[in-house]
Amino acid sequence: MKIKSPAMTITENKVAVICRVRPALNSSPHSPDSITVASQTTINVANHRDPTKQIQYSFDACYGSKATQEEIYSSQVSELVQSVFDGHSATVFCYGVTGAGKTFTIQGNDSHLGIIPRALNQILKKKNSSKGLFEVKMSYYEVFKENIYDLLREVDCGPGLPIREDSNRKTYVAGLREELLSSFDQFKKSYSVAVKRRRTASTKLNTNSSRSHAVLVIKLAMSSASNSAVIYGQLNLIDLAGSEDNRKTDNNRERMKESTAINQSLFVLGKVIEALNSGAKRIPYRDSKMTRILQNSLGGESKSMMIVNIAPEESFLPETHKTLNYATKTKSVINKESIIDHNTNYSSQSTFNSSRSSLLSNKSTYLSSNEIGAKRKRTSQDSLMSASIESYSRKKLSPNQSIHNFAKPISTQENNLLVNRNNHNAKKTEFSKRQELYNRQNHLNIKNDVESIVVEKIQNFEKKTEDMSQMISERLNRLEKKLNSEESFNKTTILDSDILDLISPTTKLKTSKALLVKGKELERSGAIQDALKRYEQALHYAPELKQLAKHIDKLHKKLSNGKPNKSQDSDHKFDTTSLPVNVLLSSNNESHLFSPTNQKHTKNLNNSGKINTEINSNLLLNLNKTDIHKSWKLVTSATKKQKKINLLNINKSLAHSPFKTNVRKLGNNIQQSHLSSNNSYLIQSDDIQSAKKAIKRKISHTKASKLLILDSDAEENSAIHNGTKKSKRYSYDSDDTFNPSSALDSPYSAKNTTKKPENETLNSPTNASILWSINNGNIKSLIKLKGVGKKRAELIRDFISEHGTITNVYDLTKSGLTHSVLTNILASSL
Ligand SMILES: Nc1ncnc2c1ncn2[C@@H]1O[C@H](COP(=O)(O)OP(=O)(O)OP(=O)(O)O)[C@@H](O)[C@H]1O
Repeated sequence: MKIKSPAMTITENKVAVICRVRPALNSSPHSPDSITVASQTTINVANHRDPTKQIQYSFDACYGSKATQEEIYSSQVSELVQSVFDGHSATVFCYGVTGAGKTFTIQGNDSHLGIIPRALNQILKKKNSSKGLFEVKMSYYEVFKENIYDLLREVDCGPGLPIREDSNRKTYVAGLREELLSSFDQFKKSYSVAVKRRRTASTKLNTNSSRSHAVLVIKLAMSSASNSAVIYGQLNLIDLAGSEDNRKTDNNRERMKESTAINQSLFVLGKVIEALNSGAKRIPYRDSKMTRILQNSLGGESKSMMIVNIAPEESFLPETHKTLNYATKTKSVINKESIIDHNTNYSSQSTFNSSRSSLLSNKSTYLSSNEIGAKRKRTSQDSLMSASIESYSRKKLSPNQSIHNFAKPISTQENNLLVNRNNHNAKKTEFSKRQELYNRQNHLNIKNDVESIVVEKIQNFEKKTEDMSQMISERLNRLEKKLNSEESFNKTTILDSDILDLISPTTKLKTSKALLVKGKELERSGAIQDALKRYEQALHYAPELKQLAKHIDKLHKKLSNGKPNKSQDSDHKFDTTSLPVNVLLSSNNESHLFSPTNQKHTKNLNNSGKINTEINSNLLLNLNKTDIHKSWKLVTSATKKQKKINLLNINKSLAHSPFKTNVRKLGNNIQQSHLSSNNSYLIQSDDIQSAKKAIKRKISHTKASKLLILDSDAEENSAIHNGTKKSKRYSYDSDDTFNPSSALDSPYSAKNTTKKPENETLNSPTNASILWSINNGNIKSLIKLKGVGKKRAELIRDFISEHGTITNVYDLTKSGLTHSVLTNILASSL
């Protein structure tokens, strides 16, 4: 038998445009003359700019407010549906401003059935009277804020279904559920559930406004009893969401967002129409989801009808004109209509008869009719995967078929073979044919399952990504709010934790993992210092890694065991009773705050005439290297909780920490020092910029402080005593104890009456002696202090000669505190 390949005749079709005026709603003011249907094809609408004039529009048909649902259907739509029985693809879409009656027209209600139920009634009646194959499949989806959601499934808020193109460059929505319809009751049941899933909301212009475009797709596969050729038809019934003038809707933020998406897609629709009419090369179908879907219906190969719904109220007039102008443009859009040559005899289709149809109808979902039986027309489902599965099912039918047909799109030759084989199959028993069909259907269902699993997986992945970016954008918003709400100074005090907050948890974890790996590698090679650095960075990104924190502790101990810990040694010898200042000493394992208790000693100092009234406010804050991760952890945890750092807040959040007592005392102490009005400060910091900022700000508030800030640059060219150029810490070891002879050498010694604290043991390091060394202004004794070179010593000397003694020393170098934390500590302590 000679096989004919599918033949297509292309004819040209304009998009039919029907206009329907809704009756005036009771509550709305309506001037009866503003819109009149002048003839069956013309409508006059008052010019809103000049009410004495009217503008006439002409369309394929015009219906006034009295037109019934039945009238519209029987005179316009029924014929279009009939054309679907003949193998056409037809589309009806309702367009108009919100509240103009689109949903009423296309969907209707129980007492006024709209186009959809009427069309289904017509189709299913036809099915019932058909003696041959007549299969009806329905899918229903909405386009909401540029996402496509399947209305036949439970609504999910994921990123939606994708639009794909088949080998004929026809667009389709992938992963949609298709329901096989056998009766009108079944349709009603499924449709009414699906309609409820559609997103609607009450707006000022419509109490039940559709917030999405809804698309109902009906696919038909038909063959007559006498002719085994299968005819495929498709009907698309679309309820576009209404265009909205947001000035009139009083929409809230969410409604506005929806409205913007709606207006945007309708705007693109207008652009598409304009481009089609002007014969433009590029038609912007891709600029919105709705136009991509309508691609086949506008300027494509579908018979199309646009029903323009307009509202009669005067308040709608400007919008009505816009709508009608828009519709006028649509009239000139020409569709290339494809008609399939139905005489082509595909004997494989003979497998489709009503009994098989009933066999299949038990399945609620199954594949596109285009894929059932031989390939009359390859469709959207024409993927490699479907070809593969179908080849496989064919393979089962014909064991002689070569294996290389697997995973290959069907070819003409293959088609011929298939038809020949199907001729042969026609002779098979009814039972075996049923069996084949059943097998085939199983494969098709597997394919559907695979597709939906893939789509689901992609959706889940996209949802995760969306959640993640949403989380990050929330954090960005928080940060932005913070920046906007605080004083300009505070704009610069964005904490590290804020920045960390912006990094996604995954990135944080990945970064810390990478640092950990590097750290381990370094540790193995014996570069403990470098390893520690990496570990500490890793902990910065993932403070929850408790094991790592312990490991860091261990390494620190290991490192400090190598060298004798001078400050720890000195702690034991520390004579707290002789202290004139409050001192926080930090060693590897612990920190101690020592308060002044020796009044006698204090008196002595007072008597010296230099360090006098502000004894209690003197403070050396030394958060040294050994406390890096401890102080970091403590401060960051406080930062996270309190957001704004100050030492009192830190105290609170440290209630259960090993620093508890010390930091609380430190806090009190700093408060005291803050209260005193005549303090001088010596601040040595790695991060001098933040210190300066903090101080500047503080000075303007308190006027109290005299400050000397030593920054690293000042030290740059000066030799550092004992060659430890890197170390900027003050030292407490015996090398730094007071040397009376150097005091005598001081060029300031004549003026300087400060004496060495009497009760101090010379071989024990005390901070009193450091202060003494600083305050006596002797260059030699100053440069004996670690981290103080000649240049710094001169600065200190000049400062002292100008402002008097320094009562507070902050040494925050290598404290491990970050720029912003340091700034905050200084700001709150000054
Ligand atoms: N021809 C009509 N006869 C009687 N009532 C109508 C007619 N057209 C619309 N209505 C009524 O007008 C109101 C608004 O109509 P509908 O919801 O269909 O508007 P819409 O254009 O779909 O609006 P939206 O775009 O906001 O969804 C509804 O209460 C509907 O019942």
